[in-house]
Amino acid sequence: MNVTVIGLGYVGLTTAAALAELGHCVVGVDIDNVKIEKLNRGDVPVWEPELAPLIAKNRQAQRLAFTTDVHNAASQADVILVAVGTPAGPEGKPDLTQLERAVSDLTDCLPSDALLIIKSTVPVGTTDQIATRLQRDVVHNPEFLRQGSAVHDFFHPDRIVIGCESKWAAGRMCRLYQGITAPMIVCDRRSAEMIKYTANAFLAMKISYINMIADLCESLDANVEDVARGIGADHRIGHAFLQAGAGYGGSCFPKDTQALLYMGAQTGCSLPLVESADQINQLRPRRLVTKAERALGTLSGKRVALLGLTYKPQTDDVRSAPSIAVSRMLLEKGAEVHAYDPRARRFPVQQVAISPDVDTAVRDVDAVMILTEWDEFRHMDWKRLLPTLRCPVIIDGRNLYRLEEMRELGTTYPLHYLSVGRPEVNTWR
Ligand SMILES: NC(=O)C1=CN([C@@H]2O[C@H](COP(=O)(O)OP(=O)(O)OC[C@H]3O[C@@H](n4cnc5c(N)ncnc54)[C@H](O)[C@@H]3O)[C@@H](O)[C@H]2O)C=CC1
Ligand SMILES: O=C(O)[C@H]1O[C@H](OP(=O)(O)OP(=O)(O)OC[C@H]2O[C@@H](n3ccc(=O)[nH]c3=O)[C@H](O)[C@@H]2O)[C@H](O)[C@@H](O)[C@@H]1O
Repeated sequence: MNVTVIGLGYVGLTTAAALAELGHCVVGVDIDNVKIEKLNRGDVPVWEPELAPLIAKNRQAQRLAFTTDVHNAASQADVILVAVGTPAGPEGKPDLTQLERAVSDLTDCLPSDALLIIKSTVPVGTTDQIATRLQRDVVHNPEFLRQGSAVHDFFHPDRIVIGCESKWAAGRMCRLYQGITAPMIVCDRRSAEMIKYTANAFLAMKISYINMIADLCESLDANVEDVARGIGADHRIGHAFLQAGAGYGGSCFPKDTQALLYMGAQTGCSLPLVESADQINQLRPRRLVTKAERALGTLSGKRVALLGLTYKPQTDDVRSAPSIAVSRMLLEKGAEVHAYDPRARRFPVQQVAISPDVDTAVRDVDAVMILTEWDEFRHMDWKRLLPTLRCPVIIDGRNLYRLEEMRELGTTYPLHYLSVGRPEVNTWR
C-alpha cells in the first residue's frame, strides 16, 4: 500500500521506516525543513537503536522517502498516519496545535478512498471530532512503543489497538500491519483513546507505588529490591516497572497522567490514584537532593556531578527527565553542577557544565549522583575514580550497584553510598 506518515518524531520516523520494512511504499512528511534535509542526506535526526540502518535500507530499496510537501505525499496515499506531537499545555491540557494544523493541511488533499489514522496520543473524543469534521471514518490507532527499543517494539507489540467505526477501516488496518503477529483489539474510537492513557497511567502508578514503598523501606531498614522481587514473582503483579529510583520522566508518562487528570477535572470525575502517582513522582528529585544534603551537611558551595541526563538509557531524549528538576534544585541550593551523559542532546539548564567524559565530570566533586542507568555507569571502575573525588559520596538514583559490592569496596576505599529504598553503606565518616 502507499502510506504517508505525518510528523517524524520518535514515533512517526520509527513507524515510517518499519512500515516500509513490511513492504509498503512510505513517504514521511514533516514541517521541519532541517529535519527533512537531514533525512534526505541520509542522517537521522534522533538517536534510536536500530533505526538508522532500517531507514538506510528502505531508502535504498526505494520504499521510503521524505518530504515537506504534504499535498503531494497525501494525494497518492491509501493510508495516512498522523503522528505529530501532543505535548502538555497549561494545567495539563493536551496542546493539539500540531494535530489541528496537520488535519487542516490534509483537508483539501485527502483522497476519498484513503484511510486516515490518528496515531498521536489524543484526548478522548478528538478522533470523533476529526471524523465529523472530515465526514469519513477516521481510525484511532494508539502507539505503545518505548523509546530506546522503538524498532523492536514496533515489530513485537503486545497488541494492536484499532478504534474505528467500520469494517472497511478495520480491514485496511489488518492489511497495514500484515506481517506482525499480535492480537488486534478492535473497539470504538473513544475506548481506543482511553486505552492509551489508561495503560500509561497504570505503568506510572506501578512506578510510583514502588517508589512510595522504597521510601518506607528506608525508614524501616528493608530492601526495596528484595520486596520488588518478592511481589513481582506473583504473576498477577509481575516484575516489570517495579524499579525504584529517580522517578519517571520522558515525553509521555508525565504528560499523559496530567492529561488524564485534566479529562477527569473536565468531567467532574476525580482520579485520586493517578493524582497520587503524579505527586509521588514530582517529589522524587527532591528526595535525591535531600540525600545529598544530608551526606554533605550543606550543598552551598559544593560541587556535584550528575551521571546521566536522559530520562532513561538508550535514548538522547531529556524531555521531563528527572535530571532537569534535580539540577535546578542543586543550583538553587548553591551547588555547582557538572554532568556527563553519553547521548543527551540540548540539556535545558544552561548553568550545568557538561563534561566530555565520566573522569572529567567526577574530578574534585563533593558528590556523584547517578540519574540514568546507562551500561557505561554500571561498569565503572570506582577503585580508580573514588580517589579523584573531593568527597567519596555516591547517590545512586537508579540502584545500579549491589550493596555487597559497595560494602566490599568501602573496606579499602572509604565511601558513603546512598541508593533508593536500600540501607546506606557508610565507611567514610
Ligand atoms: N515518544 C514516544 O515514545 C511515544 C509517543 N507517543 C505519542 O506519539 C505522538 C508523537 O510523539 P513523538 O514522536 O515523541 O513526537 P515528537 O515531538 O518527537 O515529534 C513530532 C514531529 O511532528 C512534526 N510536526 C508537527 N506539526 C506537524 C505538521 N503539521 N505536519 C507535519 N509534521 C509536523 C514535528 O516537526 C516533529 O518532528 C505524541 O502524541 C506522543 O504522545 C506514543 C507512544 C510513544
Ligand atoms: O506513550 C509513550 O510515549 C510510551 O511511554 C512509555 O515508554 P517510554 O517513556 O519511552 O519509556 P519507559 O521505559 O516506559 O520509561 C519511562 C520512565 O519510567 C522510568 N521507569 C521505568 C520502569 C521502572 O521500573 N522504573 C522507572 O523509574 C524510566 O526511567 C523512564 O524515566 C511506555 O512504556 C510506552 O508503552 C509508551 O508507548
